[in-house]
Amino acid sequence: MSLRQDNKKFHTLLNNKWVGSQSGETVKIYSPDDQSITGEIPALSQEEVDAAINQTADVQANWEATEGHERSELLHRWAEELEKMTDEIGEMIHKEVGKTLSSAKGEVKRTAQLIRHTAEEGLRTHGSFIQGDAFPGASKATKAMVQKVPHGVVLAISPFNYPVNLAASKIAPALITGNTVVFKPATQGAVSGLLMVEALVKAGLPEGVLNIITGRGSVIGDFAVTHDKIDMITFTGGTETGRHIAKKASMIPVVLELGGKDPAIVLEDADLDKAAKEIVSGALSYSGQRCTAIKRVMVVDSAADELIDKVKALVADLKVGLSSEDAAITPMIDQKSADYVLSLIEDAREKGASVVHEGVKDKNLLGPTLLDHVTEDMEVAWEEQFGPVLPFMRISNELEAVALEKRNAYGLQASVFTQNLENAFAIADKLNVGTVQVNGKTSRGPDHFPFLGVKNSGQGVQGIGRSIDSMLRDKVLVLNL
Ligand SMILES: NC(=O)C1=CN([C@@H]2O[C@H](COP(=O)(O)OP(=O)(O)OC[C@H]3O[C@@H](n4cnc5c(N)ncnc54)[C@H](OP(=O)(O)O)[C@@H]3O)[C@@H](O)[C@H]2O)C=CC1
Ligand SMILES: O=C(O)[C@H](O)COP(=O)(O)O
Repeated sequence: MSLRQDNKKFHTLLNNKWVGSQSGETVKIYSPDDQSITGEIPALSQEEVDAAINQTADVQANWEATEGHERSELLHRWAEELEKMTDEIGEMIHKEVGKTLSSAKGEVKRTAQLIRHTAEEGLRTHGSFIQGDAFPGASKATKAMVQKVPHGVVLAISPFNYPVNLAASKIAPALITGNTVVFKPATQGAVSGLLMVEALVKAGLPEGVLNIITGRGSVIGDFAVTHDKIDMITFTGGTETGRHIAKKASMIPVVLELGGKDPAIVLEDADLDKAAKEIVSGALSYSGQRCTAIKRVMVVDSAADELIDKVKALVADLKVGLSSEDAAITPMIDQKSADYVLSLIEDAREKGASVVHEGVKDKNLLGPTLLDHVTEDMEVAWEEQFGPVLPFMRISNELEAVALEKRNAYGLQASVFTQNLENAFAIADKLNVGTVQVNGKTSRGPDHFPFLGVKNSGQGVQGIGRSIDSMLRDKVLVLNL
């Protein structure tokens, strides 16, 4: 059987064979643009998930024994095959998750680069050698060789918003280090994930080294997460799902990349033209459906009017429409997410926020909405909107921004806009987040930078080098001479 059952129905990958579910049950995926069916994927049963995990575990030792340079070569070939499929996969991302075609293709190209970099970086992992005499009572006759070994079977769970990139950023580091992988794609975006893996099969993936479990996370997720052959979990998605997974998984490493409420802090001496540009692109790219989107602006009162005017002017120029029309602001992933954004806007309006720019509202398509005079009693000041609404909170000085940030339940990134670098560094020191961007929007890339969230934004660190580290553990061999 092949990946495509027909032009809408797709199979999943088990032991390098494309198969459907034994029950014939499927899950349908609807386009955010017009709710038409873009694809159907197998809804695997727990028994099928069990078989997939066991098969992935069976071949792990062989894959670990494969020479590192061979694993690296496989990843290089994967990147090549992926690039060849840029148009096809880009088209599918575009349809499944409502990204414009150019940004969908951009995601595929970025992923090929990420895989190549991982293939290189993975060759440079190494352990260490420790002499015993540094500790009282021991001597140079005791020596430890600390090797780096894979965990075993990695469960990689990805979200809808980067169905290819945020899957490969887990799979590639797992494979290069000798882990085998059970891949659970987000249902919305799953076909793009399947196509990405088709490129890996074309590149020469050995049987069973990666298997895909498709189906609703709410049906098969807990079973997979608690399976005793899963040795490590790497997850990107919502904070509630991440917390649930962390509680369920016991005694295995879990890396979590979760939600954010990233602030842009704008001081009086900032270059306001630059700040406005960065804020608009940071907050509204892909209609704000990014964990790293700027999700609230804290601006000192004296600069607020000017900054908001500049942001308003840029936002007014953004084309709102379907992703197939190459609009800048496109329909949200589903109606439930759009309704949530609308509820945040309503709550703020009722509590006295001024709507300085209001977007169209047509089903799940929401034009960008700018809210000024947002105060601490409003939900949009604290809750992650994951959509095209941007609250502005006026502050009297940076200390107020730091105090507000202390109460942020999330801690992914923050931006500070000021021409005074010393001040920027001082503020950065006080912010409890994974990354502080000075005079730039919050964002994950370049993909070899460490990427992490604290508090409700995650645990563990990603970014190519750190993701590779997270896939390895120490194994110590002690020589007693
Ligand atoms: N920090 C970051 O980098 C990112 C964070 N996010 C956050 O994710 C949210 C939106 O993304 P979304 O994809 O909807 O996130 P979800 O948390 O709903 O889903 C993420 C993944 O988890 C799966 N899943 C759901 N339930 C379980 C379970 N019990 N066990 C195992 N897996 C499960 C989903 O499968 P299925 O699709 O089948 O339900 C999907 O593959 C936002 O809150 C956003 O902040 C999103 C992207 C990146
Ligand atoms: O999870 C997300 O939404 C992404 O990690 C954000 O990545 P980006 O900053 O490159 O859009």
